[in-house]
Amino acid sequence: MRSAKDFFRPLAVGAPAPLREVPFRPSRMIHFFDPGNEKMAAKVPALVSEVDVLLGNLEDAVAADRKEAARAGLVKTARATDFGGTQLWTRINSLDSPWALDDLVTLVTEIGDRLDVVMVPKVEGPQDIHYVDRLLAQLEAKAALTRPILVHAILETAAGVTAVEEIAAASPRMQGISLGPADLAADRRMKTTRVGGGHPGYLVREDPGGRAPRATYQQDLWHYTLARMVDACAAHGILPYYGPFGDIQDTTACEDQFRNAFLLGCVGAWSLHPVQIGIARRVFSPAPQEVAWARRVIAAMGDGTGAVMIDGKMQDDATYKQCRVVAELADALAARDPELARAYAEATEEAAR
Ligand SMILES: CC(=O)SCCNC(=O)CCNC(=O)[C@H](O)C(C)(C)COP(=O)(O)OP(=O)(O)OC[C@H]1O[C@@H](n2cnc3c(N)ncnc32)[C@H](O)[C@@H]1OP(=O)(O)O
Ligand SMILES: CC(=O)C(=O)O
Ligand SMILES: [Mg+2]
Repeated sequence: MRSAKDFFRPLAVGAPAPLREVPFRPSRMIHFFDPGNEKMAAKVPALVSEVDVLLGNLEDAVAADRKEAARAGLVKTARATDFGGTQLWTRINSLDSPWALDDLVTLVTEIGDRLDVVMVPKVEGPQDIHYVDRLLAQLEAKAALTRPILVHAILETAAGVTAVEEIAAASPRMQGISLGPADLAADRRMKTTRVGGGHPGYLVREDPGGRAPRATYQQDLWHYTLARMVDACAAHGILPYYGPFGDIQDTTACEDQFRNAFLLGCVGAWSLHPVQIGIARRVFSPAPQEVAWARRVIAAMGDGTGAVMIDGKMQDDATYKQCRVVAELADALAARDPELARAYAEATEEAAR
């Protein structure tokens, strides 16, 4: 483990200094596209204003014989697109694959000045982050980059889940972590065949002796992992995300899964198809009434200490802090999303009347 004194030193001579805090940039949806698929890549310019993050995916869902085309396609798209305030991320191939090294070398040296975050799949422990950290520093120095590229880990192995706190703490480059429910299910030998979401067989049943038939209640397969991931991220000042929801047609269940993640502390989720973009925008933006309420509590609480009653509900230092989380998120999103800014202003005015 690096000494605390060295933690914020660049890992290569000439590499940019690591950031001391992860900047909060809206990332309600990390929109995946295959950069080697010309039809999909052609949609990128039109998606820039629709999404918070565009991610050129090089790993799973890109066939083995299309890996190089995808990498070249991402270089081309990154150079040809004006991303404005929208972030550009990539998901490289896993570190045990023959492609990961070339992914990093090519992308950092050719489009490193445009890349915000590198997502690393199948992270098993801090050693994987340390490997990427040093390599990125060497490549940043070579490419004379002036700002560090951040790293995002996918939690999709049992080893990764058991080491999630160490992964979150492994480097000042760590931006966040996403849940990878498909690979995690396979790695854990769960008996599911889906990408995220619930399962009708994972349930609890009402006790006997009451109504017949006895009611059953579906449980959330992902709650334990997601909650553990959110705590690890919050404890280390990085951002947690729900990952993908694979049943593209089931927009209702997708919305439910995203909302559970939002309420639990996640800042965004992946959109795999254009139909999921609007769902993520709706779910990961606090509702205008919640924002108006949060602003009202903050105004009533003055310096944030003591206790007051608002509409029959006790408010104190702790509810003030919760309201600040909601209000500060709303401010950050409103700065990027004028429609949302209007809705928040209207709801706040209405609540003050
Ligand atoms: C477990 C994991 O690792 S998840 C992450 C890896 N998986 C991915 O990245 C998958 C990304 N998504 C996709 O590949 C596709 O959305 C698929 C294969 C799921 C479905 O694709 P299609 O069968 O083409 O869907 P559909 O016919 O509904 O598409 C409608 C339109 O949206 C386009 N589209 C679909 N997905 C995307 C996307 N992610 N980004 C941009 N455009 C897209 C299609 O090209 C199509 O365009 P058209 O109307 O001009 O023909
Ligand atoms: C997200 C991802 O890669 C998975 O679910 O496997
Ligand atoms: Mg995976």
